[in-house]
Amino acid sequence: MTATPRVLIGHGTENDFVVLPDPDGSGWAGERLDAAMVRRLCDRRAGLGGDGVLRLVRSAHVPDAADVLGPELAACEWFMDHRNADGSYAEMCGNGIRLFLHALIEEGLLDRAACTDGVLVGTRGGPRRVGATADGAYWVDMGPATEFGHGSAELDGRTFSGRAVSMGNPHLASLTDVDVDTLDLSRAPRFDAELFPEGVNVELVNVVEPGAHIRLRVFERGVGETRSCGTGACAAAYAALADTGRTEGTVLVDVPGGRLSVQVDPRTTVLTGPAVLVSAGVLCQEWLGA
Ligand SMILES: N[C@@H](CCC[C@H](N)C(=O)O)C(=O)O
Repeated sequence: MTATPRVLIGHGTENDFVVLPDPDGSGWAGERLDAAMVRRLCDRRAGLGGDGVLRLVRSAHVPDAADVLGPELAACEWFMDHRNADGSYAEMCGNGIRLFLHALIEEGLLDRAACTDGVLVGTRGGPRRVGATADGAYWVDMGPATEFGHGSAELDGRTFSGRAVSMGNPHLASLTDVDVDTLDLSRAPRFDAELFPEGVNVELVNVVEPGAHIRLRVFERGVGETRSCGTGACAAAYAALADTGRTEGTVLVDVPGGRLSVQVDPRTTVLTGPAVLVSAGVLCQEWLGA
């Protein structure tokens, strides 16, 4: 057995990822990380398991980075090359980008002390500033929550209506009185394809304290139910504030995998939460070659 590419496993509030360090784009992942390989890596029985894959790579080595970042390419040394577990690309991942910065620091590619004011990271939704907090967590300036309509989704035999919100990626945030812990989210939602032509992430939200504290469960596009969704937490926090007639405030968001904090104002949204690396190892040639 030959030891081959380095691989890390980590999570942000239990939204878990396979992380592939490939700083110079010269590693195995650049060539072989297609949709089928992402699905194999994320397979919880035959692979490593995860809600998605993050490749740690410099923007200069990502062919589509220039298309999505334009003139801001030069300001983003690093690019969060993210894929959902089904192999699809997403514009943004709020838990993934915190883990991305944590992994860059732990791999010795960035100095934590230099990240306090944040570093700009390229994503397929554009550049995002992400930084380290004094207590070991991470914050991300996610950009503004943009409401683009009102829609509904059918899940577990019920119809949930709510606000359509873009965090770069599409969300339906539905505030409901149905206890979200009682729902069966094992099947994909039906939704309005005209409102969500690219698919949608669905957040089902219980209000704990109006405009201040919510809890949610989420069914993610390209993944299924996950234990957390950072962009979903932002969309839900925006919707919870809007429900009280406000456009700004700080909302605590409890997800099955932990707690996030979301600061909303009309200009932007700041997501704060943990990032954890669980293990580091190598992919075996035997598995790669199969
Ligand atoms: N878990 C992520 C969101 C990942 C992308 C999403 N599934 C989509 O396709 O839009 C997060 O933490 O934001």
